[in-house]
Amino acid sequence: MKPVDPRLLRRARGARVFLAASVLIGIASGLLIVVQAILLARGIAGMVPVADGGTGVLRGDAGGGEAGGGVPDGGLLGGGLLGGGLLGGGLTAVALGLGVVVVGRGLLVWGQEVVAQRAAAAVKSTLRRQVLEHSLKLGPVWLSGERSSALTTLLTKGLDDLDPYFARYLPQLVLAATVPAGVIGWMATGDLIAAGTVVVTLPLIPIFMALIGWATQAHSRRRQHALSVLAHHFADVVSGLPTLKLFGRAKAQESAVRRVTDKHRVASMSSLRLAFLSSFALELLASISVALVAVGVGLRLVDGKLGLETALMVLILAPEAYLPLRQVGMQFHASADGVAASEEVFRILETPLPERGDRTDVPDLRVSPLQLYDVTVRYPGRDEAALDGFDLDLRPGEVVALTGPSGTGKSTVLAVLLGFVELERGVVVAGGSAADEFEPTVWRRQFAWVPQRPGLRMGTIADNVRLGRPDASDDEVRLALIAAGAGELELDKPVGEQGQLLSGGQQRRVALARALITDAPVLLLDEPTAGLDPDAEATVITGLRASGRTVLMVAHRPALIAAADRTVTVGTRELVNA
Ligand SMILES: Nc1ncnc2c1ncn2[C@@H]1O[C@H](COP(=O)(O)OP(=O)(O)OP(=O)(O)O)[C@@H](O)[C@H]1O
Repeated sequence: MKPVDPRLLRRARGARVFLAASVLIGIASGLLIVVQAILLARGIAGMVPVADGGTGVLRGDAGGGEAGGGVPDGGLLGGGLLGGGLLGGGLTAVALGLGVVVVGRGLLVWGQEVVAQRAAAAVKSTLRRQVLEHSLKLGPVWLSGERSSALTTLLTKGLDDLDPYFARYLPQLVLAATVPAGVIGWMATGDLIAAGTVVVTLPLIPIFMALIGWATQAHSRRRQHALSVLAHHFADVVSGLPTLKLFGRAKAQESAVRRVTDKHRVASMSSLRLAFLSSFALELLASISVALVAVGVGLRLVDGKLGLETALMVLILAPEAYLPLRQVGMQFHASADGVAASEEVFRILETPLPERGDRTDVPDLRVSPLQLYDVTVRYPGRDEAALDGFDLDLRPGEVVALTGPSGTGKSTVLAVLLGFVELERGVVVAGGSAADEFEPTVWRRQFAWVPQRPGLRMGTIADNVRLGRPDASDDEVRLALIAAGAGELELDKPVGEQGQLLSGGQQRRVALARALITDAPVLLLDEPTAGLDPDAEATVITGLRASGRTVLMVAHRPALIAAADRTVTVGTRELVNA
């Protein structure tokens, strides 16, 4: 995993603003850490009685070049910043200064938290919107391949895992880039050897982190995968519970769920094990490094090569150089799941969209014919073609039935016309122009589609019919329902999730009313009368013919086939005229 995914910055403006604010906050934090160490060193050194006096006189501010019984004080704090203005007022000034630094650091942490939470919320909502828009453009065929529950998990829990990435990892990463540089620079002016020790040992931490990172990435992906399998399995079991009970297989699902849950548990535990191990390794490394600095400083202090105040300042600063890097390591694990989710998001966003033109002057299919020439479709991952060299000539106003054995490609013909699938060969022509020259949304306005699964959404019957035309009046909704043979249904009747409060036949008729209420000149219907009784079927057929629109319908039932002007058989290359 890269420390910062450039795609995240490119795609989400919130992330760029956040990073810029974090850098400013990081620089300010680095400065405050150095000032705090200097003040602490000055304060502590000031409280140590001077060796030659022994009378309880405190070593006040070390304004001079010599301090602590003639021990030279490196000159760092001697006449510079501190000795001059900042600490002129002795211990009171030190205490005051420390108070200001503590408050300042607190404010910076608060500011960082606020900026991070806002950025996380903004980035998550941007990515969610982009993925949804892109998925819609990729179309229902792509969505059916991409397991919908995996997408749901990704867009909910998956992206929420980005919170620690923004709130903890990125700010820490910025601190890791700014604070050690400032700290080492300041240390170098007081004790070059200590600064050199830190410079040599510090890179070990990122090297270890990178090694651990490689191992973590694979674990994180495995965990993400286990989670989406779990979500998919649960969704399947819950929706299929009545069927499973009927066939006495509900109990058997327990062991399947246990197996999937166990996989997820094992993946989570191994992620945690790795996180604990890596924290331990990084802590150990940092502690040994600080100890090395401390031993060196101690020896030079005893030898009289270093002043007490400088030695204290170096000792206080040394852990601060390692701390941000160590914490980056820890936060890296907390945010690894979010980063894995964002990679999945980019995988979807980088799936190329089918090439389509941008013409908006789609020929009016009320008067223009629609033709398919030699259309061949092969679904991704399938060897055999779903549709092979298919031809069709659909003239305005005619009602055509598509027939043929199951699985020969009838629904695929409708998907081709709607632009949901890529053609391997052939062309769709409308009024003399190829369909792929037109902007997809404008092209699809020519069609109303009733798929095999009606796809109703939560709300009332009227809400669902109005999806076809949002400004339709109650009377228009009622007329559409009557034409679809569903006149008995109340407009405000709730349909439930995916229409579950309606019977199969009722769902189909509501979906048909939704298509009839549109202004689209062509109706594409996938077995519109399946599940209807003969009377309702006759009403539907009358409604379809009365609409005067061009109708292309997948039909198995004799009454529907008989109602068509002609029949086209899919799967053989013959055209059968009724
Ligand atoms: N999204 C998809 N991904 C992969 N293969 C698919 C997909 N949709 C359909 N197929 C395959 O393409 C072939 C044609 O399917 P299609 O649904 O068009 O047939 P159909 O004639 O409408 O069948 P039915 O009458 O049973 O509804 C089938 O072999 C099917 O398995």
